[in-house]
Amino acid sequence: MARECDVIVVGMGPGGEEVAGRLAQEGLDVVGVEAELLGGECPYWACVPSKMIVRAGNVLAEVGRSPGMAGPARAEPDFSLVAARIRDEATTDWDDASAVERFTGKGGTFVRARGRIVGPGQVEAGGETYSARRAVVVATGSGPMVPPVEGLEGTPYWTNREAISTPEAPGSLLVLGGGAVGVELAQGFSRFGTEVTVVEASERLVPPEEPESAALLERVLDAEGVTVRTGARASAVRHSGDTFTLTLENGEELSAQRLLVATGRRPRLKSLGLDTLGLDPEARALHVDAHMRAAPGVWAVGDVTGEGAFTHMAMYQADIAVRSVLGQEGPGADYSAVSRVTFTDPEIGAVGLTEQAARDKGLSVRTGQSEVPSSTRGWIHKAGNDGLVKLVEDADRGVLVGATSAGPMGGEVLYGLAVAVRAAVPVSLLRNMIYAYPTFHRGVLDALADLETAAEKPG
Ligand SMILES: Cc1cc2nc3c(=O)[nH]c(=O)nc-3n(C[C@H](O)[C@H](O)[C@H](O)COP(=O)(O)OP(=O)(O)OC[C@H]3O[C@@H](n4cnc5c(N)ncnc54)[C@H](O)[C@@H]3O)c2cc1C
Ligand SMILES: NC(=O)c1ccc[n+]([C@@H]2O[C@H](COP(=O)([O-])OP(=O)(O)OC[C@H]3O[C@@H](n4cnc5c(N)ncnc54)[C@H](O)[C@@H]3O)[C@@H](O)[C@H]2O)c1
Repeated sequence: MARECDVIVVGMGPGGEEVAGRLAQEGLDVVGVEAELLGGECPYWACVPSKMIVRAGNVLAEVGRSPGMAGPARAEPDFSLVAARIRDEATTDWDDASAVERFTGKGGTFVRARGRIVGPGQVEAGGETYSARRAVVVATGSGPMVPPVEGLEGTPYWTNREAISTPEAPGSLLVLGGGAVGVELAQGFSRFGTEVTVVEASERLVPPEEPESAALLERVLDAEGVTVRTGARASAVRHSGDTFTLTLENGEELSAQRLLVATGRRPRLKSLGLDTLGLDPEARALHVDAHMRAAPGVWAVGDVTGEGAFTHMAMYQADIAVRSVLGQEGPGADYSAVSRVTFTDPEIGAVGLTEQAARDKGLSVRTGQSEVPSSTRGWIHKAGNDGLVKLVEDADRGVLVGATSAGPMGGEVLYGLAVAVRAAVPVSLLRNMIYAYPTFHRGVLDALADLETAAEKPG
């Protein structure tokens, strides 16, 4: 006999946990099924602990910036302190007891097992069948996408999980992939003395972002001693003793003690039983409508939807899904102003479209840019002031459709730009606002002035 309930949530990462917890608080009978740790990737192996590595690396970088501004200072990098913080403060040694308690405290039923959909409203988990009266919510997230490089399989390469849980910084590290995971961890480990080489197949780092951001990041990483190889593809990997050797397509060999594979992530949809719902289990992502409905009685949120692998995306979609499952009115998803921040130093914040993406959409594009070091605050900041603001305007509508704020606190400066893009605030209004002096966000005003100059130029 199936155990009946109102809602079954399969996968309890940030998206699933939010949906399940909120619906349980609304008084629904909710079963949350999680194969590993309640909380998912973000708190245990991703956002939170990686930002602890970043934060510690930034502290070291600031010490290095003291001479010339505040006097000689010296830090002795000790990664064991970061590892201990990740183990004790972030993850409680990868134990989710308090998260489980939080969920069951809201009235939810927690099942630690791998769930499999066996038909409409039916999920098998831990030898039991659960039957949902109202909804099945798929929130199984994503796992690392490991490229089919000859020799890689079977070697003890790292994914984000091993990198995050390592007790010590390796002597040397090859990072395959120069996306967000790759660059954040490359800089983080490098600041603890690891000799790091990033190998990126595209012509630039963080390819979805503005080329100016990639150039900035490459310059900063290079100055810090991180080797960046762009337009470089691995053709083979060997591992022997304590050494990985990566052969590039041009025949060149690179060696290091550890190899981190950070070449993207793939939604976890295989073996989930989507075929029993008439959905394609081989699809790259689970397509959902604006209210997160994937099929009658089935909702999906988070990385599985392919709308942007970010915790804030999972939470945003979760909020919409909760309302939809409850049958409440409310706006559907709007992805016109998706914020993203790569937490390197400088932080690369961006929202909406890049210049190229706007041009590809056929918009009449105008851009404006300013440099952080040329702003008053950037000049005062001095060492570590690398950064820029770039604005992308739809000139026909006179509104911003995208923006980048890279620099110290670039992710925080982004907020105003995100509001401007999302609310389609007229550029003329943005130009006539009062921006506090001397802030980093005044760089937006400088970029707006540059935009105006572009508007005045003929052609
Ligand atoms: C190194 C790293 C750093 C990151 N940093 C950031 C950041 O700073 N900011 C940001 O916004 N995003 C960041 N991300 C992305 C973020 O972690 C993800 O977007 C987020 O965790 C997605 O949440 P989710 O709920 O969709 O899935 P997940 O967090 O992947 O959780 C899904 C859960 O489902 C479970 N599961 C899977 N299949 C089943 C099954 N069949 N049955 C039961 N359970 C199942 C899994 O065990 C997992 O716990 C980072 C990612 C990485 C790898
Ligand atoms: N700060 C954040 O918000 C944050 C941080 C980390 C991760 N994330 C999320 O997690 C997701 C996964 O991150 P990621 O960095 O693994 O993926 P990604 O897709 O952002 O970057 C992967 C990079 O690897 C490169 N690549 C792919 N195959 C390659 C190969 N064979 N050789 C060399 N390079 C190769 C790609 O060109 C790409 O630049 C991201 O999409 C992001 O949304 C977010």
